[in-house]
Amino acid sequence: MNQSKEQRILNFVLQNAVRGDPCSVLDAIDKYCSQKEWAMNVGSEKGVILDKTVEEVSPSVALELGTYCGYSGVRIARRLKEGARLLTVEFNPEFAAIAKQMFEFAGVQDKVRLLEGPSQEVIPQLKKKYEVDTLDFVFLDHWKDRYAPDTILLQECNLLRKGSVLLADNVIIPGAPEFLNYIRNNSHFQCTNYPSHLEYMKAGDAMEKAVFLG
Ligand SMILES: O=C(NC/C=C/[C@H]1O[C@@H](n2cnc3cncnc32)[C@H](O)[C@@H]1O)c1cc([N+](=O)[O-])cc(O)c1O
Ligand SMILES: [Mg+2]
Repeated sequence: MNQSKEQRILNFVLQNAVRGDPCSVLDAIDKYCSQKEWAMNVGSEKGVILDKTVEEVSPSVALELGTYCGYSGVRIARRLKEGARLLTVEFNPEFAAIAKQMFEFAGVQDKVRLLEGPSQEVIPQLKKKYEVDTLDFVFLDHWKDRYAPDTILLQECNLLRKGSVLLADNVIIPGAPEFLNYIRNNSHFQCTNYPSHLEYMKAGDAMEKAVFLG
């Protein structure tokens, strides 16, 4: 059976990046996906917005929805302070297997825990099963029609505290209109839009930051 695109991305990393060097892993993925096969990694331009937000928040507990190949998981984990952890949620077993290998090769596996399953099932388990009190940072990059329901679910599960920061990818392309409508008209969130470009393309995209006000 011929390989998947995601397997080809991982192979390119294993052959071209430096084990234990997260930046070389990110550079290898960006090189492959800009020159050989496009893939839905957050990419280097929006990645800088992600980096800056993670540095600003300096989370002890971070959650990512939609691991895919692990690009943004590596990007976030490499910026986490000592003892901080990233929980990342992925329901596609093939992508989860790729991402786990990506984390190990990058050397961030001790900071990252991949939770396999759909976000709407995993989120309600975070407190009891994964010993989460509240989340300091949430990166939303999964199916765009899940952003709004999962943001509501996070609140229902009391996983947000005053100052928790949500950062959502792709609010222009593919777009997350119901999420933007929900979050921008909600007095419990303070929103900021960060215009950028779609990964590896010239088309415009943007990220939306939403700070929970409690
Ligand atoms: O569609 C996009 N992203 C969806 C990402 C989906 C990833 O999250 C997982 N997932 C989905 N719901 C889930 C629920 N629970 C767990 N994993 C889940 C999927 O198995 C996939 O690994 C996208 C598309 C473009 N684009 O230009 O077309 C650009 C981007 O940057 C994108 O992020
Ligand atoms: Mg995305």
